[in-house]
Amino acid sequence: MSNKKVAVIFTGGTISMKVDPRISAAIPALSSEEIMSMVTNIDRFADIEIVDFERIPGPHMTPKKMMELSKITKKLVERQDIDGVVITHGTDTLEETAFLMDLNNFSDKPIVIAGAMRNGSELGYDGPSNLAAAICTVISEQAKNKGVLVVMNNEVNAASEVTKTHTLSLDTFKSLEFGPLGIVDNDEVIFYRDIVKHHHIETDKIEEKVYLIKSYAGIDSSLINFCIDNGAKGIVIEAMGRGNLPPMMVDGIKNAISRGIKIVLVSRCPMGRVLDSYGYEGGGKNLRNLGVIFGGSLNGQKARIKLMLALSITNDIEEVKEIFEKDFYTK
Ligand SMILES: NC(=O)C[C@H](N)C(=O)O
Repeated sequence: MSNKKVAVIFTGGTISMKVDPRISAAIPALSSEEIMSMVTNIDRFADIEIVDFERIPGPHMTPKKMMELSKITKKLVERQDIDGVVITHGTDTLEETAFLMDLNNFSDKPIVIAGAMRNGSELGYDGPSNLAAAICTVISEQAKNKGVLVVMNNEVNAASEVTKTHTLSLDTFKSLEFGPLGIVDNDEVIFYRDIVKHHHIETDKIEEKVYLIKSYAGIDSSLINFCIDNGAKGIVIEAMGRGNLPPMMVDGIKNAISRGIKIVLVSRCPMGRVLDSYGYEGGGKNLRNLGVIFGGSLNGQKARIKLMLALSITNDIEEVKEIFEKDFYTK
């Protein structure tokens, strides 16, 4: 049987970096071909087509570039001769790109994102092993129809659930609440569970005027008012606990909603979803009655990506609410 064909899109990140001795710090340095050549024996598993996107660190990735990447990926999976796509990415923003592509891609062909935590100059550079595991995942029949997957450190996680949890560890990508979907073991992927709800937002645009605010004890409305003055179309707020805010933020929220700005509430807790359990001023019930939309168990950066895509297709509050709350909230 002939090999499957996998397109590998290189975008940059630590997987493409080496330490520059003049500044004693890592910068992008490795070409796609150099990285691919370190994935030894991969030709026994798949035929690789290299696609050079950019060579940028994760923090240089922007929503516009993510959308561009999503379009390129869509074109690749539409090709008959391509069986799936792997994307290498800086780990700092990897979960945002992965989630955008998960919401925006409909193909049943596997799409996997991977990176590295150690650069090419460090002992134990994990780029080639992560890339190998990502390719093994893409060529697996089991990886079809799973949405976009993140493969690092031999674990397979869903883009909609995974987050970077550790600044240094190779085992940094975790689905904190539900655990990984599967593992890559002995060059084969084994899935243990599935994602029940796949959400899709078909668009080729992105609304960039979406801000993210983290709440803290004593926070007032000044950050919300700053966003309003800067032309915000949407604001995601990482609320406290179950989805509550200090009362001094309520005026800012009323102000934003009265101007048609969509407010999405998530929690600054790393696990659990928001709900309107509390009735005091700034409590979830109070916020919901004002028109705040609930973002379930998404973290702030993922909820922002979803709101950016949602606002690119509609400005109707009920429709945005439906995009976030369908399947998760009944009232
Ligand atoms: N491990 C990494 O890839 C981190 C790096 N700062 C990046 O996101 O580009």
